[in-house]
Amino acid sequence: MTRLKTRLLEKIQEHRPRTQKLTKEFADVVIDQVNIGQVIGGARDIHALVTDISYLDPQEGIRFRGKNIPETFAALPKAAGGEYPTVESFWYFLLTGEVPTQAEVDEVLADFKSRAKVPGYVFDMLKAMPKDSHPMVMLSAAILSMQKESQFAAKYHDTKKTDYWDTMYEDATTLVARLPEIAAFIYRYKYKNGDIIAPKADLDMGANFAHMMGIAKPYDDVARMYFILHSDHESGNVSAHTTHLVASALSDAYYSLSAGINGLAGPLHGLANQEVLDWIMAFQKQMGGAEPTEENVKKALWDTLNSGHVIPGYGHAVLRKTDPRYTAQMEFCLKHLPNDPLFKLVNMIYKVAPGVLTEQGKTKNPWPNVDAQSGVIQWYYGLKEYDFYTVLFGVGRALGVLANITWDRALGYPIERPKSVTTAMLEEWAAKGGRK
Ligand SMILES: CC(=O)SCCNC(=O)CCNC(=O)[C@H](O)C(C)(C)COP(=O)(O)OP(=O)(O)OC[C@H]1O[C@@H](n2cnc3c(N)ncnc32)[C@H](O)[C@@H]1OP(=O)(O)O
Ligand SMILES: O=C([O-])CC(=O)C(=O)O
Repeated sequence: MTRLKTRLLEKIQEHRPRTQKLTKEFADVVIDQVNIGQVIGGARDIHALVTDISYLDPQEGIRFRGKNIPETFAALPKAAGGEYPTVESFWYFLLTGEVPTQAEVDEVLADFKSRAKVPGYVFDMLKAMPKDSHPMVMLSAAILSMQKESQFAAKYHDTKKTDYWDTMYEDATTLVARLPEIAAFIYRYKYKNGDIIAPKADLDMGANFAHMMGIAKPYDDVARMYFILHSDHESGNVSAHTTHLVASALSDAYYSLSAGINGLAGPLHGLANQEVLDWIMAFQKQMGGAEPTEENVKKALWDTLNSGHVIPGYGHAVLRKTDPRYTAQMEFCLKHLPNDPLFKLVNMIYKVAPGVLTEQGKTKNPWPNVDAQSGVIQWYYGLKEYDFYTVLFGVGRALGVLANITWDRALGYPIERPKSVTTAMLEEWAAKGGRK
């Protein structure tokens, strides 16, 4: 057993009594109330899920295992010659809440290598798909196609409930180890005439991904930063919640992650980063070579709103300030590409859009989210096929949601099944001033 798995088991054993005490002794303690607006309005702000992997504060943004983004980047062991931590060290941290030593990271690296070989049938299946399939369809299908590899499913009938976490962990780790090669394959197959670059055994995940994408340094660090930033956003967002929900039926990690990836592919969620680039390209085309100014950006934003569409990359269901993931990427741009014209345009949008959205008065949060800034960096390093961007998000998001479903099984969370009501019931309770 690796040090990571040993520590994870110790952490699970330490944690279980806390959950058991809460459910046995305090199950009736009320922590929230639900109103009609929330029932119709997407369950917004109902405190109804539990996860210890990350927590999202509306003002401060995300904390992974109690650490904000700068603290996470500072605490974890860096890749050799890189500015950012390895994804392997972050995986250890997400699962255990502990900062690993370099020896522990090296062990995760070796473990990933031993699992990384993607079965040939995955590539055969991808090649059989129409080449103009969206890359998210390809990613989701590739994940689902490997379901027959699931240890969780194979051993389900012979496994005790308290041991479900073990095979879930095995499947989760195998998936994380394979996703970079699958993503890079989709990219090179679709956009680089099928000129596939084989993985290199001696590289960490970020460096190997950059290598397989065919993009030079510092794209290895960009990949590490990007995967870590996009990994987790507590468990109510669409991709995390979907993965958790599907896994709650004891569907394995392959079924669950594939489902979560399908949710990430929606334009109000992960696909917003593709939408941002789409918006910018349409804007530049409309400008016909003229310099962007605050005035013409403002007009284009109003045109978008007046046509009944959202401004992609702005607003959030929980956040009420600029997303710190936006800020982290902006700081990367200031250091590495301060004079890039696209970066300048995104900054100009940042100057103008919050005012426009505030004036329009609909959104509860006029500030940018992660998706407003992420495409700029990819574009700068030559990854201009922006319908691919959500695949990058998906590889990162897998880290968080797979760590979560491993812990879901460890803590024995039940099948999720909220109660629904009819509109007539809501009308009756509305007339009575509540459900008496
Ligand atoms: C990784 C991520 O998933 S981050 C989010 C990525 N998504 C985007 O960037 C897409 C643009 N943003 C949005 O559509 C929304 O802000 C969401 C989906 C992120 C959050 O939705 P909600 O929690 O419902 O936001 P909120 O409560 O502020 O919405 C109130 C109204 O403001 C509108 N609104 C919210 N954000 C925006 C925006 N960026 N542009 C225009 N209108 C907006 C909503 O559509 C809604 O309008 P309606 O009353 O006509 O239906
Ligand atoms: O938290 C959310 O609802 C959306 C989001 O930013 C994410 O999932 O990363």
